[in-house]
Amino acid sequence: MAAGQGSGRVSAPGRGGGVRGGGGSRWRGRAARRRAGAMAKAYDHLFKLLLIGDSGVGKTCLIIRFAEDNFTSTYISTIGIDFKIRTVDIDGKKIKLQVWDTAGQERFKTITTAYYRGAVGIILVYDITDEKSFENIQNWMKSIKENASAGVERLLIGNKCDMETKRKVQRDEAEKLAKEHGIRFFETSAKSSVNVEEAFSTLARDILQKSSRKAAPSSSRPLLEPGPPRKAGGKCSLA
Ligand SMILES: Nc1nc2c(ncn2[C@@H]2O[C@H](COP(=O)(O)OP(=O)(O)OP(=O)(O)O)[C@@H](O)[C@H]2O)c(=O)[nH]1
Repeated sequence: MAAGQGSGRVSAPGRGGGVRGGGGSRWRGRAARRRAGAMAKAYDHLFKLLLIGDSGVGKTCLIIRFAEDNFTSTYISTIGIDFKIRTVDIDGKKIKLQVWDTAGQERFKTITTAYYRGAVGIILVYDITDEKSFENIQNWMKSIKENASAGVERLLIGNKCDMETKRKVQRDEAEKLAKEHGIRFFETSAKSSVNVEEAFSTLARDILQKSSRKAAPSSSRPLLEPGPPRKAGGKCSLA
């Protein structure tokens, strides 16, 4: 299913994540356009997704599992924001997913919320062994309302479902919350590779279907820069 991968790191809003055209001379401008043209042919749509949730719930591990099919138990807290890329085939379309990993720590909030605006899909993650991370989902929802684009597609994930004996958040509680917000819910394990593929693919499919319904020509345009904040199977389950 994987058709392409990549990654990047951004230390501050506005600093490129690797997909910026070179400025300068006319020659460089033409070369950049040619490169952009070649890139455009490699996929049908580019969707920017964002993962949010408390520190330590497993956002980075979920992205690494999805983009590289790998897992590490070493915990290195994300500093600011980072991204990985994977291209998938959905309903015969090549969808390039640029998946942004945000730091869960409060001190990075100003940086991370600046990236909400350009996302077409946001995944809210909690840890099924950590009640507080589930309670905080309400706050993350509020943050989406305040900072993201109005039509953003959301999805709820309860991660670490391999740790059933340490479960603190019951599945039906989370299903209820997801239903209240009218969004999909998956329990995943980045460690055991449960439902990770399904969660990302389902979100991408929902966004694709939504964008086809709207038939908006701008739906495939990547939004890489942060925008100004708006006022505005097994033991694991999916709903
Ligand atoms: N058992 C288990 N552990 C996991 C799983 N996913 C992540 N972890 C562990 O949880 C810890 C935190 O994972 P991260 O992915 O770094 O968490 P994060 O949400 O990105 O954290 P911040 O960067 O601080 O926001 C690490 O020790 C991971 O190995 C999982 O599915 N199961």
